[in-house]
Amino acid sequence: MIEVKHLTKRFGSFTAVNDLSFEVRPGEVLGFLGPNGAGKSTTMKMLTGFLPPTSGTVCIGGYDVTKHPVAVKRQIGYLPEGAPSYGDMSVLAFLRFIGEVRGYRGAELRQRLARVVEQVGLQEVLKQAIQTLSKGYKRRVGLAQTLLHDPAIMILDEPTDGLDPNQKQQVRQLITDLAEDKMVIISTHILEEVSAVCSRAMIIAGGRKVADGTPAELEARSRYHQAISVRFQQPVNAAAAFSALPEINEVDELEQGQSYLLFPQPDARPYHAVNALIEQQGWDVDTLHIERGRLDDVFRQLTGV
Ligand SMILES: Nc1ncnc2c1ncn2[C@@H]1O[C@H](COP(=O)(O)OP(=O)(O)OP(=O)(O)O)[C@@H](O)[C@H]1O
Repeated sequence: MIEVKHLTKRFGSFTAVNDLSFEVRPGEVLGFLGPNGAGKSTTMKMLTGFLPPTSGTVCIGGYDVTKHPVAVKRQIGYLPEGAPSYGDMSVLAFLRFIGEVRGYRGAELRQRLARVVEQVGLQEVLKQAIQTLSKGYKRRVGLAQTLLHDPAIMILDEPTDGLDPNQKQQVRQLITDLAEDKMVIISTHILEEVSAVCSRAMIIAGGRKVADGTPAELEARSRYHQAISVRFQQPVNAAAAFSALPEINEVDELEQGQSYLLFPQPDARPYHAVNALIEQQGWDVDTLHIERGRLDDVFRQLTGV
């Protein structure tokens, strides 16, 4: 388990991380979400023991990071921002080097290398110099080095940053597969990533925690939660009729009446009333659905970005 209590980091008079407390349990994939400069990387550096906190504590598997840095690092695979590595080494030489630094030799080293190469899908580029790889493969090399010691915890700082959509998808799938029996913390400012891979999301702004919950719980805080989106086959003059429904609080007319967003009264569920009205009027509907809520809306609301 990861236990963070009152974690604070000051650089001079500037407070980058401000009294952050949270816990992470096995099987959780926690997404750190926040605008640029929110304090995500600084928090990760403190979790992994690379930066001492100004105050507060981080305990990983029962060990305090500042008192038992080696015991903590044994449990963690850390992918820093940008996934740095040694560009002129081949993939195999780099991973072997990391394995040796971790203290593995002989058959054990070979087995561990074979396992991560297979897990991350690096077979085709083993002999290639890292600097000649695509960004996606470079990121996989970074992930492979975090996995060599089969850590219980993975801390990944913007693992898909700078990748193209296919590469993003591959790295996300990899994280999801790996997450089955691990605790994972990933930082990101990509909202779709949170819905795609995280079981829980924490929004940080100005170094403080401003929200913490499952993606669905956060989406439920959006003004779009339970809103009804309707698109007609051709424009319809429906705003007044929708507004007259007692379950509806606000009507947004879009595309000159081709589509509408209908916001419910607090705690109202207007789907059936809307559907009945459409049937009664004989309007031809293209699509009609209930919105889950929008993370970007919650994010903007809470971070002011
Ligand atoms: N070594 C340092 N000295 C002074 N200020 C720092 C230092 N490291 C980080 N900061 C500041 O602390 C704040 C938080 O930075 P951090 O890198 O943790 O943000 P972040 O949420 O990871 O942002 P991004 O999404 O841009 O990576 C920023 O204002 C940054 O300039």
